[in-house]
Amino acid sequence: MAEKTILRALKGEVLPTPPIWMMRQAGRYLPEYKATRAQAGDFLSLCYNPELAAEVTLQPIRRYGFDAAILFADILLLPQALGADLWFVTGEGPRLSTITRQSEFDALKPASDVHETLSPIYETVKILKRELPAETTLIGFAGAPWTVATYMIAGRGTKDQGPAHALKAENRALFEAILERLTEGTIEYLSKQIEAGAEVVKLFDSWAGSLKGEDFDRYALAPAKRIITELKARHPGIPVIAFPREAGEKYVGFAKATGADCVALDNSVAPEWAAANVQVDGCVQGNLASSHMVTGGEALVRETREIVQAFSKGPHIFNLGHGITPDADPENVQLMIDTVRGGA
Ligand SMILES: Cc1c2[nH]c(c1CCC(=O)O)Cc1[nH]c(c(CCC(=O)O)c1C)Cc1[nH]c(c(CCC(=O)O)c1C)Cc1[nH]c(c(C)c1CCC(=O)O)C2
Repeated sequence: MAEKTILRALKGEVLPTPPIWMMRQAGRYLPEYKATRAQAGDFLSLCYNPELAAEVTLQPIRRYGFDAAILFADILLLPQALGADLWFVTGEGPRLSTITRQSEFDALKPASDVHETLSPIYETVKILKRELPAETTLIGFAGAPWTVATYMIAGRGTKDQGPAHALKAENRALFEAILERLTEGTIEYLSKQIEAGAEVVKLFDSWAGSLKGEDFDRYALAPAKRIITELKARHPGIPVIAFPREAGEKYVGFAKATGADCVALDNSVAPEWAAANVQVDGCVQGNLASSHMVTGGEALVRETREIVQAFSKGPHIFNLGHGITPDADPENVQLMIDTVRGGA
């Protein structure tokens, strides 16, 4: 069989039609997801149930035939595996026990111990490897250390990552120790996903944009480089997608500096600018505003075409600029896919 389209794009090949998948493609906008989640009981039980997690991963592949499937899990499972308490409050989001003191950090487990908690996730990967269609690429993922640290330090999501910035200012040694433990844990976690069958891994740094100047280089770029270097040493040739969301000008050169094979772009950057300044170094992924999955219509079609056109001279994987939201209309997803593949 010919090589999978996503893997070809990641190697730098320019394809006549960009391969496509969607962040949060298994999620609450799909009735079949909601049914399986109800069967599991709650979100975390779904993440840790390999049969059901594999089922929700497969649902958007069956419905839409995306070119890639992304493992169903969450970036906050790693802090849980390191010993933090984690729970989800319906309608609000994640809650974790906070880490702001040395004594709380000292109670965490070493990175080598994370597999005990995370082994069901590797089981999900194994099931998917068996059940996915031959042409579909399986993407594993983890949160980048900075983004995961913002949740561990605050104990929840925050608008401006204030508590993490405060710890960085007040106790830099402790802040850096947390990032170091997360970096080591992420290498362990992604390495096992690859051994179980993930063909690509993606590093989600959703809050990279709140790191400025030297802080960005030290706490977004450097950990990504270390993780990617170590993964490629252990698993030669494994492609990595990096997503330093809202990095702006810092997207330029990020792939070269970290060794990433592809940079995922959020929708705050113009495709023409990104083609000239980021895609010149290799594959890019993105970057339709996820709000189009709610509003649909002519604007969706027009912007989808503009993005495909802007990135058509280099390697490109079509995606949204951020995850699809629960209020999205599944028919708008089909319209986006048809537009990319030339059927609309
Ligand atoms: C910051 C972050 C988290 N999780 C993630 C990030 C980084 C990407 C981003 O910026 O969106 C990443 C993530 N979360 C999920 C995936 C699975 C793969 C995918 O479909 O993309 C991935 C890659 C499932 C999920 N993770 C979550 C859901 C919704 C939970 C549910 O079904 O109730 C899903 C499908 C829950 C989650 N998980 C997290 C939050 C803040 C929330 C609450 C959001 C909400 O309730 O709307 C942490």
